[in-house]
Amino acid sequence: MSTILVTGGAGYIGSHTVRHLMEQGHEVVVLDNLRTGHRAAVLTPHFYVGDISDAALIAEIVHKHKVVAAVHFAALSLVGESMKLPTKYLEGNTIKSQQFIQALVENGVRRIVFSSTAAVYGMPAVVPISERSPTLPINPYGISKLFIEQYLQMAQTLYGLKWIALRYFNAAGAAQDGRIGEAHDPETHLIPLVLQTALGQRNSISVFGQDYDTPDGTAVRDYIHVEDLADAHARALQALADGKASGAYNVGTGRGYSVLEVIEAARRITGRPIPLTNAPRREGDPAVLVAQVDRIRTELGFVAQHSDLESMIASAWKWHQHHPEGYEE
Ligand SMILES: NC(=O)c1ccc[n+]([C@@H]2O[C@H](COP(=O)([O-])OP(=O)(O)OC[C@H]3O[C@@H](n4cnc5c(N)ncnc54)[C@H](O)[C@@H]3O)[C@@H](O)[C@H]2O)c1
Ligand SMILES: O=c1ccn([C@@H]2O[C@H](COP(=O)(O)OP(=O)(O)O[C@H]3O[C@H](CO)[C@@H](O)[C@H](O)[C@H]3O)[C@@H](O)[C@H]2O)c(=O)[nH]1
Repeated sequence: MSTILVTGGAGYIGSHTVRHLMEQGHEVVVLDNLRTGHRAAVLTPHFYVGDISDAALIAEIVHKHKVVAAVHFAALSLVGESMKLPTKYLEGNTIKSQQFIQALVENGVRRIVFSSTAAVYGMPAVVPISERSPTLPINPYGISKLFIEQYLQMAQTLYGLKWIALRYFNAAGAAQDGRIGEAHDPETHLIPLVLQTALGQRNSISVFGQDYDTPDGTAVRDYIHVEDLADAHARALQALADGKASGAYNVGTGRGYSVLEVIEAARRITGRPIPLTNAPRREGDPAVLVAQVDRIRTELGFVAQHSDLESMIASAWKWHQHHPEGYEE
């Protein structure tokens, strides 16, 4: 039986993808250092607590579990934090990922799906953003992810590695059955913070910037349901197994929502007031990030199924109501 290695499988997007791959009949092994992830979110019995830079551990996992492909989520992933701690991001993401890729190829794994991001585009001149748009990141997080994409291309030249980078826009929502969801500590993402405000855990939600060049002045993002992201990863793995060419794909819906639209929708869905406070722009934040999604639709057959704003907020609300303190650990 061949196995998929998922790094960061105890994290938000990783845990949903692990579950989806297992439901599809794959054997899945998770490697996660639990820095931001949760043991309780890991639904496979094959779980190693460790770091992606531990070459000996990667070798052990690959051989013991007969790993044929990897999905690489493990990373530091906060735009705002990366502006304050650039070294942490460049060391933690680029160097460690390069070591991980090296360990994979040295142990015979030649297929990898990588968590990239809309942040590689920086301040796009044209929206919606196509994969052919210039990649000019405006924060250290985006630089670190672009470096890894470029190193994957290099590893293809050097070792014949086949790769797909999924440049996701903003992940949102939780499992429809409420079993797993988003639990970051501290939380910095908009939708969970809005829902914590609805629960009364916060007094108000800060709106970062009211003077962007957008219809209501607040920043616009293309939110995608975490279960749709899981499906995109499964498709990317299949494409690589089928011998499809390496490359980068946007994963979004092609539709953006402003910060105020998200808050308004959350008020409607929760029936709670959700007070807001105007705050300055957050450093490193572009005004609008919305994906052009033709490439992934045409080449991987992917179309988001659960990513209307209502479904994303409703599933996240169910998760937050049942797990107001996140995972019990
Ligand atoms: N959340 C989003 O909206 C979003 C959007 C675009 C891209 N991404 C990318 O998707 C991936 C997952 O994001 P997430 O929101 O699920 O984050 P997360 O923090 O919930 O998950 C990351 C997981 O990786 C683990 N990890 C981190 N560094 C590690 C290391 N060196 N060795 C082993 N494990 C390590 C953490 O413990 C955690 O479980 C990240 O690569 C992120 O950059 C996220
Ligand atoms: O309290 C808050 C938190 C966020 N925002 C705004 O809401 C939007 C979304 O912010 P957030 O949920 O923090 O996500 P992003 O900073 O857009 O980053 C996410 O989406 C990126 C891709 O677009 C990924 O690369 C990152 O890993 C992921 O954290 C941004 O305009 C923020 O300025 C607020 O106004 N108030």
